[in-house]
Amino acid sequence: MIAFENVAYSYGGGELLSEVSLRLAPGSFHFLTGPSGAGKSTLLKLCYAELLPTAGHITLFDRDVHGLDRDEVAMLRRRMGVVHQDCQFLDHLPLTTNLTLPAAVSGRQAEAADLKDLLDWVGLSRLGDALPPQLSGGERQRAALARAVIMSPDVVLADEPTGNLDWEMSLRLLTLLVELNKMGKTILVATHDLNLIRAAKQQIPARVLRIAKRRLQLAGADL
Ligand SMILES: Nc1ncnc2c1ncn2[C@@H]1O[C@H](COP(=O)(O)OP(=O)(O)OP(=O)(O)O)[C@@H](O)[C@H]1O
Repeated sequence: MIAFENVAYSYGGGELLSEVSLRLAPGSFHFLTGPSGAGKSTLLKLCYAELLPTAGHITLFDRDVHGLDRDEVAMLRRRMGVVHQDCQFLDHLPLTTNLTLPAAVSGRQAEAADLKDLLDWVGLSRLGDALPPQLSGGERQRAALARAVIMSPDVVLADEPTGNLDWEMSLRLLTLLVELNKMGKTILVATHDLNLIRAAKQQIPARVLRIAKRRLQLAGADL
């Protein structure tokens, strides 16, 4: 699905990521950890071709990102659901429209029943008509996850999707990701929350990647 081969990335100063090799096999579930500022969000952005590597190769769905034009990137992104850390919405449109609009713009339509189920799942069914500025930080995060998965993408990339949530809601969102994974979706979640990782590992064979000192390592079994 997504493969990095000897990838480096620099924003212009020194290298933030070096010699990163990684393979997200179809149906795998990975967590990405590491200290604040280590480059987790940057690595996720490389995964959906928001950033291009400054060295090495990244392939998305068997296509080298360096050879892709904008339309091709847009096509590949339709197969990916991304939960951004900052959860941007169109503030003048109600939540339900915000969730369905990206799909509609790309010529697809979410089923009304799917939308209702998803809103129930993330605990937002009573807020479908609310405008984004009326939502709390945690509600925005839940809405961002719902938006990312509504079209059943092959890959879900989530940047701290439970950062503002209490434990009960974090577990609920984790269950949603685990269920998607059991349906064969490939999942990558950046998180600081080791309890979330432990909870996931009790349910599925999730692997843990850790960025430390610019390199990506497979974390030990002690988590
Ligand atoms: N657009 C940018 N231009 C220059 N530097 C950037 C840019 N975006 C991020 N950085 C820097 O790159 C480093 C890694 O940032 P990144 O957001 O990837 O880290 P992170 O591991 O996700 O951090 P956190 O856990 O705090 O979210 C940080 O030092 C950050 O300041």
